[in-house]
Amino acid sequence: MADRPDGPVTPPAPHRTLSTASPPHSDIDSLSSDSLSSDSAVYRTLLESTRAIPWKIDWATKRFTYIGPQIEALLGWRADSWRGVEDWAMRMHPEDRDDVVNFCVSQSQSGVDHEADYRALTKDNGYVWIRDVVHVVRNDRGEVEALVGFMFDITERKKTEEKLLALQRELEALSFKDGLTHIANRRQFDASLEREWDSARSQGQPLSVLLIDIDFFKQYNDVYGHIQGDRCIVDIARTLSLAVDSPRDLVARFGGEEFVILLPQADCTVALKVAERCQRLIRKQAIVHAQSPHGQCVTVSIGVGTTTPLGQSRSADFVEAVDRQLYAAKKNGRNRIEALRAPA
Ligand SMILES: Nc1nc2c(ncn2[C@@H]2O[C@H](COP(=O)(O)OP(=O)(O)OP(=O)(O)O)[C@@H](O)[C@H]2O)c(=O)[nH]1
Repeated sequence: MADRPDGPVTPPAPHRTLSTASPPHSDIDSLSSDSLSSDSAVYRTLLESTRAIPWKIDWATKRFTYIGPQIEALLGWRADSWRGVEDWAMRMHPEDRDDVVNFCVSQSQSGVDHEADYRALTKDNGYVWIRDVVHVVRNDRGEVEALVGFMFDITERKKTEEKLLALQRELEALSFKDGLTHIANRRQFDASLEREWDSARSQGQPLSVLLIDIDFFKQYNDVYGHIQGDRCIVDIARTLSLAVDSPRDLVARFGGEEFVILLPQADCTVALKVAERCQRLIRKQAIVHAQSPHGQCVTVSIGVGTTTPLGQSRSADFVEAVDRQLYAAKKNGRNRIEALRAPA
């Protein structure tokens, strides 16, 4: 938007096509000044009937020299109550104020056109999201003379953006959850393991992993049916979640009837204790499994590993080593715990 000598409502030269038919030559001066003032009225009407709110600030005094009367309908503050930039700043959400004011001042000082989104305070103490689009007007010497701009009400757009963001967060959370048990899924475990692996390596701390598999689960399904099998998996997930106590510990479904527990900062003594607690709690739960040789109840086999990641060591190799312990627990009779003896 170009600067206009009689305020921001006067149209820029190239837009003066709204005036009526060409006047006869002799009357040109008087008619063009008539036409100028009628153009001015037309442009004022146009500006003041848009939903965007036009404004102008004199840079030297930092005073509003114009603000569209629509501002009152939007925010409740009368147009003549917008005296200077301090009114603009004070009618801004405190959380937005410093960043927006600093940004706008620095852009204006550098003579750069800019936009800023912020929450403007309404007279009845609500907030309306505004996008302020600002054009810096310079004089012939290139000095900043004024700022002109439009305020747009973007509340609806912001609401939609916030809803989309909330949905995105919800989806993200869902994508890290197992649909059946509602505990963390494999994806979450992989992400957490990577994060904890790096942290353990950089801090020289141990980290433990437990791989837990329900014994004779094929027979369980065969005898009690798949739906009851699902219930059993849910019950075991809930029980395993009770076996950990640190907020950083993670219990996840590894896949099928297999679970994993990640214990950051846990040495092998702690890891074994957690494994034993898992078995004890499951024993206490006493889920009937007539085909199981272990007290005709559901049991689990557990592979345990503890390591302090060093140099180039990979988390996948460590999990594989723990898996071999789980395999050993199965081979050695099930319903037992096997732990890595040497560091992985
Ligand atoms: N109900 C149900 N069954 C599942 C699910 N995921 C895997 N299974 C079943 O779990 C059984 C696992 O069988 P196997 O791998 O032979 O293991 P197992 O019978 O427990 O034998 P061991 O692990 O050696 O003690 C299979 O029958 C799978 O169909 C699930 O989400 N729900």
